[in-house]
Amino acid sequence: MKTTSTLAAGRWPTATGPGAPALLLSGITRSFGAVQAVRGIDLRIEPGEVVAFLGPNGAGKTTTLDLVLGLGRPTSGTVEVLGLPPRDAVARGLVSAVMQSGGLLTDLTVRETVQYVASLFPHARPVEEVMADAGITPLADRVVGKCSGGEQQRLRVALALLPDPALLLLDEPTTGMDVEARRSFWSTVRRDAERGRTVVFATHYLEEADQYADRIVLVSGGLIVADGTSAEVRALASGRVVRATLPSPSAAVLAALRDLPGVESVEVRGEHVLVRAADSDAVARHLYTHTTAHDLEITARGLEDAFLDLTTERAR
Ligand SMILES: Nc1ncnc2c1ncn2[C@@H]1O[C@H](COP(=O)(O)OP(=O)(O)OP(=O)(O)O)[C@@H](O)[C@H]1O
Repeated sequence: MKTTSTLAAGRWPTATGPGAPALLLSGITRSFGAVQAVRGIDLRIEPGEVVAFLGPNGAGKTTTLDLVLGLGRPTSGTVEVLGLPPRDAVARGLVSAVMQSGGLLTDLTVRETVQYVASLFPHARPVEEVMADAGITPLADRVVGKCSGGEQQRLRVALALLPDPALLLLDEPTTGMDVEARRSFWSTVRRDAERGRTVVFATHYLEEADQYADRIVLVSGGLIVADGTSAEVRALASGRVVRATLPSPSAAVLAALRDLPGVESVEVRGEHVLVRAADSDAVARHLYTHTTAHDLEITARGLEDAFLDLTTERAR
């Protein structure tokens, strides 16, 4: 993909003066009738950070991003985007978003769409440059209705880049993109972040959060349940996983494993048994001496385990 951005280094953080956080959420709650979608979020994001909002379905990710865009008002609490109320920040082109779905005019070509939306902004970036950044130059003359889901998603990315926002919000941005499109999308995002653009993205993909975010904010049940680097969040899932080959274990064998001190869970997967435990040595010793298990593997628990642990504990 061509990388023709002409943005000056460090340009975005100065938009509202030095020191203002890119995003400041203070005591945010948001209810829809009886549903408390967001139950109390405090979050400060600095300019240039790439932050993943990671959480299961219904965690409150989209609701929070909508509040940042000024699409709804919090039931309580305040939202500041680069020191401004969200609507002012949007009106100034300081923040833009690629949301999960968005109306595109299917009869226009890709280039016509980008040109049309560019005409709505007083200081839009050059159309060809933005198309190159989003990897849609080869699609420029294609009618939008004939573009695949992943191609339409790349077009939405191009539209969001037009105002050259200081803060870019992405809700499941790579849905429908193939591996190559994903990779080039994230390389563009990372490159812009190095120049000061702040990026907040919501995702279910653990690997995407792990690989591309500087910081992971894990959300569950409308609350932040963990906030840190991928390594820090992963470390919250303490203990290890012992995996062994043990075909058709009896109920008594499984019960004995569950009764070992510090064992959190015992799972049978095909010919294998997976034991999550604080003391993996004790589990290994038991498997070797009291069962016919063989081919043991002991691994540290990963981000997926942290995700499951932390989001299950707080789930309503
Ligand atoms: N307009 C609305 N009216 C009523 N309930 C809503 C509304 N918008 C969201 N909710 C509810 O608020 C909760 C949080 O929804 P939200 O879309 O923010 O979650 P999410 O983390 O983005 O989920 P997903 O990963 O599935 O997109 C859900 O229980 C949802 O059903």
